[in-house]
Amino acid sequence: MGLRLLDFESLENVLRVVQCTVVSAVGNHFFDAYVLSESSLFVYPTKIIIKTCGTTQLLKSIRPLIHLAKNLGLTICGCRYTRGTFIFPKSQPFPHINFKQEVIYIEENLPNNLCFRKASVMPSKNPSYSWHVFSSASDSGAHFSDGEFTVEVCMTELDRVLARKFFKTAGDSAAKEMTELTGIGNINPRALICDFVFDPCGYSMNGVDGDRYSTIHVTPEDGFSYASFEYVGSVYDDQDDIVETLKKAVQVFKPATVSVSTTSHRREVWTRVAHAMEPLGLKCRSFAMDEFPTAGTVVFQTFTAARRK
Ligand SMILES: C[S@@+](CC[C@H](N)C(=O)[O-])C[C@H]1O[C@@H](n2cnc3c(N)ncnc32)[C@H](O)[C@@H]1O
Repeated sequence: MGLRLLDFESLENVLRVVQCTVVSAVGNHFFDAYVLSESSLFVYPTKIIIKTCGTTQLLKSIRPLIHLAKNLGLTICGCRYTRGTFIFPKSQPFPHINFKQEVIYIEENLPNNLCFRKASVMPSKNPSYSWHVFSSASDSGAHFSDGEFTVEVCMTELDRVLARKFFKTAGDSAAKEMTELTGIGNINPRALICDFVFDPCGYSMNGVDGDRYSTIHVTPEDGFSYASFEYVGSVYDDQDDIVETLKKAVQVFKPATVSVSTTSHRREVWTRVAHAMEPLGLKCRSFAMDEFPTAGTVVFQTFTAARRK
């Protein structure tokens, strides 16, 4: 069970430092998935993924998590941090002042055995959309299961009519209804969904499908509307699955701008991203590629509605 043996109170203590709380949870044979007040937490036997937003202090979780893992007899062998460009950079508290400061903080808090380290800012044509990556490992080999990839999608300027569907209506079943009415439940019909609706608006969900997670977070307010979609797939799946999954997720929001980061050891993943976006009227405006220790190849692509520049 490894890290899944961590008791709930210990996880809550780590989240308190980060400044968020658990609002909903689900688990299966492979992992536990928590919806947080500020995104999501996934706990696997040998891996923890924590995703937060707003003015949380995500990097403050590094040290306590390493400590808790050590108490279970586990030594850290890899650490990866990714983020887009902050929408309100001046509101970010320490250690999230800027990427340089964040990297200094991460490096200070990681043990020396993680000696393969790399930090990079992957650009796009628009300075408002850059992808920041830090990756470190105790050896130069691959930690990713063979064929596994992660896709991280950031969407802004959501379609106004669709965004309105993420405002709360009365009733206990609001979250389930939102999942179905918006089409989110149809993105991966196999997934067990743990969803949560915020008051008066906002929506979060985690999908659990075997050993793979997916997650969606929606800020529907006009003027700064935003949705994120992240999921894990395998290159051994039907290649059309990647295209269809991405298409379905983006259609839920019909955003004006989309950025997609793929992390994988195989090429075919990022080539599929453009195949998913083009039929939706989204044109590729930038492409950046870089290699990271253990993470493999990260490709960052941005798209905007074809009628825009
Ligand atoms: C889905 S939640 C948090 C997820 C985060 N925005 C992300 O992208 O990962 C954000 C939305 O919920 C709304 N909201 C309402 N109450 C909230 C709370 N207590 N904490 C965080 N968000 C809240 C916000 O106004 C916003 O529309």
